[in-house]
Amino acid sequence: MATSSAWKLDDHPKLPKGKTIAVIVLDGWGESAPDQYNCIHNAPTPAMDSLKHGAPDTWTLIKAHGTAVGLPSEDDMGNSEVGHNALGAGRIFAQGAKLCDQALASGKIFEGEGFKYVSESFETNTLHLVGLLSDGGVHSRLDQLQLLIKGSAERGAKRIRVHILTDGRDVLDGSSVGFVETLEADLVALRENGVDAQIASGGGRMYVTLDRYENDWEVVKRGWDAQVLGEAPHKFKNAVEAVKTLRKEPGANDQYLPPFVIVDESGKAVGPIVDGDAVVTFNFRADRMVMHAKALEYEDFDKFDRVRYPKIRYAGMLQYDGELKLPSRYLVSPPEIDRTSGEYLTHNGVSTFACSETVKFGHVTFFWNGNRSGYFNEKLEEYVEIPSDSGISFNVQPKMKALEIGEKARDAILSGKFDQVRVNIPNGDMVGHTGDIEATVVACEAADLAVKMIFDAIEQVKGIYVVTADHGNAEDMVKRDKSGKPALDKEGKLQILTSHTLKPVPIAIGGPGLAQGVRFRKDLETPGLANVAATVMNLHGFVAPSDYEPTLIEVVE
Ligand SMILES: O=C(O)[C@@H](CO)OP(=O)(O)O
Ligand SMILES: [Mn+2]
Ligand SMILES: [Mn+2]
Repeated sequence: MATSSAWKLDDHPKLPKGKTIAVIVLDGWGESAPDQYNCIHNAPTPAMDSLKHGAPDTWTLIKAHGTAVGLPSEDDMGNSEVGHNALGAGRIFAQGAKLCDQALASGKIFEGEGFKYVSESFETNTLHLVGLLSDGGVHSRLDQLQLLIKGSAERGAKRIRVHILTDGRDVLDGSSVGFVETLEADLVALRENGVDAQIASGGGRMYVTLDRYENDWEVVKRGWDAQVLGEAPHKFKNAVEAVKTLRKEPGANDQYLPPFVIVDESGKAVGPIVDGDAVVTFNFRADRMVMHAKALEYEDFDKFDRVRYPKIRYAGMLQYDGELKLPSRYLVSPPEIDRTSGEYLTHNGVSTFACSETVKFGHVTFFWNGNRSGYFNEKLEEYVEIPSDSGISFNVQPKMKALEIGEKARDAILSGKFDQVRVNIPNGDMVGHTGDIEATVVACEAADLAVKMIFDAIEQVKGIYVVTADHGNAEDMVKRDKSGKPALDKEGKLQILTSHTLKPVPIAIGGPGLAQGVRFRKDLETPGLANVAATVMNLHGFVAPSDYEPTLIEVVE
């Protein structure tokens, strides 16, 4: 591809081109004090441990949460979307959570095309709101849903149905009951004011609707059946009762709650989605909404039998895929993450191999490239997805596909075909989310073995590695009080943390190809994930664009 002048990167004054660079992202791998709830510390992780000896010159910590990744506040934990966006784009963009906050606070959300479109159904039909019900702030937020419901009712919505997905992954397991109670209280108040507002269906986020990267369409189908067809194995008159009852089933938890529908006195579902209705999906984060959006929006669809495909007015809270323009209608414009490092590097002739297993595949491709699916340049890029296990919770197979990812990366490095070999190793995060401490230790060990495999290949080709993480998870598996001690619940029990954390993440550089004198700068006040892109560009022999966050490295004589 010819490099147009706008894309041309300047040569780095001191660093050579042509080195093979492994970029390794350990998902959910933060840095925390050693104790029994730090699974990374408790796992044998010799490859990652050895890097610490290079501190502060070749090992350091960077910020992966809050404003450093474009989130509203410093209380917001990091997550894969914002983390990989920052890593790939080299700049900090106000992210979905923040953009929605602003649009709701100013009321602009209700003046936009998307809302006007759905509101055309208000007079005669039902408004359905579908999404994750919690205050986790990773995919959605309860307070935003509340404002959306209130604003819609004030603007003429007469019949509202909420289809909830319980969380337990970005928030404590069991907290779903409280969130449903809060929502129910709002809906009662609306009913008293003459708006027919009810919860219509529900289910756990990992079992109903919120699959990603086409790992398991059955998950989306379960949601479709409950939300659109009004069919589910469990029927209740009331959502609080539904969640409380279903949580009592053996092995049940918020993430995997079976699907249910709310029925009226005669046993009829109160809120199936029918012709003429409006549907708004209130999650702002993209990955887990794309499959559902395809089912709602695509006339031609063969992933499962929809049985009935209603003619609806559908809008996403955001547009979830900028390349597919999916969905076509949305309430808030997504962050415009343009000129990502991947796009620049392909324009400058850098060839790239990217790989993960299904559950994180889009993280090193779609999120890395600014929420954009597909290649920039097919001739220079190869993306390989290793199929994930599906239908299981990952504590059952904590090694996941780490070694397969390591092997694919090794082969890509040794092939000599690629300048950059980029992987996401999911174990610390995916198993950390299950709250199973023993399994998470096994997960971290497997991730470290994959890292070792990649280091060995880099050693052979005299290349360079950059290893970092997108946010914390496995390094702290317990909820803590302000002083940092494990916080006990009312019954005096430990509260296992299934979510991400606010911790910083490590970054290390090394390998035989790393030029003499390259080391981390000490003059950056609070470096974060967005500083990584310029760093990697430098190691490829280029100077990063001037509006990128500064590089983490310097070259001393
Ligand atoms: O599983 C997910 O959707 C999130 C947690 O909600 O994790 P990550 O950001 O690591 O993908
Ligand atoms: Mn992640
Ligand atoms: Mn995660």
